[in-house]
Amino acid sequence: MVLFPAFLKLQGRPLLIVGGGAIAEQKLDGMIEAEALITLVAPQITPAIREIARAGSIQWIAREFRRSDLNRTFLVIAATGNPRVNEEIFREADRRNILCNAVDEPERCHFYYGSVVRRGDLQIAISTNGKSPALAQRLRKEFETLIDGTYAEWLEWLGRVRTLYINRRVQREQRVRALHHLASRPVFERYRQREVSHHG
Ligand SMILES: C[C@@]1(CC(=O)O)C2=NC(=C\c3[nH]c(c(CCC(=O)O)c3CC(=O)O)Cc3[nH]c(c(CC(=O)O)c3CCC(=O)O)/C=C3\N/C(=C\2)[C@@H](CCC(=O)O)[C@]3(C)CC(=O)O)/[C@H]1CCC(=O)O
Ligand SMILES: NC(=O)c1ccc[n+]([C@@H]2O[C@H](COP(=O)([O-])OP(=O)(O)OC[C@H]3O[C@@H](n4cnc5c(N)ncnc54)[C@H](O)[C@@H]3O)[C@@H](O)[C@H]2O)c1
Repeated sequence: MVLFPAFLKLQGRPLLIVGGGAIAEQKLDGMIEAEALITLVAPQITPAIREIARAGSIQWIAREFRRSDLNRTFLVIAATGNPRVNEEIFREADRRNILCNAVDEPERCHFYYGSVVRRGDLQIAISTNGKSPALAQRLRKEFETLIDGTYAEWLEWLGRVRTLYINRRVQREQRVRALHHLASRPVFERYRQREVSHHG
């Protein structure tokens, strides 16, 4: 089966995490950054998750999962460590057309997590279709050394210049040529040099 790659807009969408252990904790950051409306259901949670709940970034419901927890949910992460509970979550989510990821249980996933390199708005996500998470991780580390933090600022600049071209209605052919040139390595290297001489 070929997986369809996508970058989801989760801002304001209700998401559910079931489980409050180390694994749930790992999954939280990305969802908070994406500004989702997160509900976490678990009888027990880690101290770090407790802090996040106290800060108001998520809503914690201190009890075991109930099917009605899926009401109005867009996507659910099953991270209870209990295959029976994860199966119940997956089956109910599947029935309701809600996307489910049961951590490390491919047969209970509608989507997989990828290995991700993030530099501001630039994201590189790697999937091996579950064949080798270790390879995904190794490639992620290689990209991390290849793509440094300068890319985040440079991308901001590229975005602003592109908006100018679009707003000024520069003829399409000319615009596309210019934007490819601006995104080229030589222009990036010059941008980086300028940054070094400004800050160094
Ligand atoms: C990418 C990453 C993202 C993340 O988790 O956020 C991720 N796994 C990561 C690491 C990792 N996971 C495992 C190891 C040990 C080495 C090994 O077993 O291979 C390592 C490496 C390590 O950490 O040492 C164990 C493991 N993973 C899965 C199974 C079950 C199975 O394959 O049947 C088992 C066996 C469990 C057991 O022992 O019983 C399944 C899945 N893991 C996925 C994602 C999805 C497919 C991703 C893809 O397409 O490759 C998928 C299908 C479902 C999902 O969970 O979404 C993250 C790296 C992040 C990073 O560092 O960049
Ligand atoms: N910890 C790891 O390093 C690791 C690595 C890979 C995979 N996993 C897998 O990920 C899953 C979770 O791991 P973990 O370390 O976070 O486990 P954990 O045991 O620390 O946490 C389990 C959490 O699920 C909650 N829970 C249990 N039953 C529940 C129910 N019926 N309803 C709601 N919440 C319930 C518990 O209160 C707890 O918060 C497991 O399947 C585990 O095998 C863990």
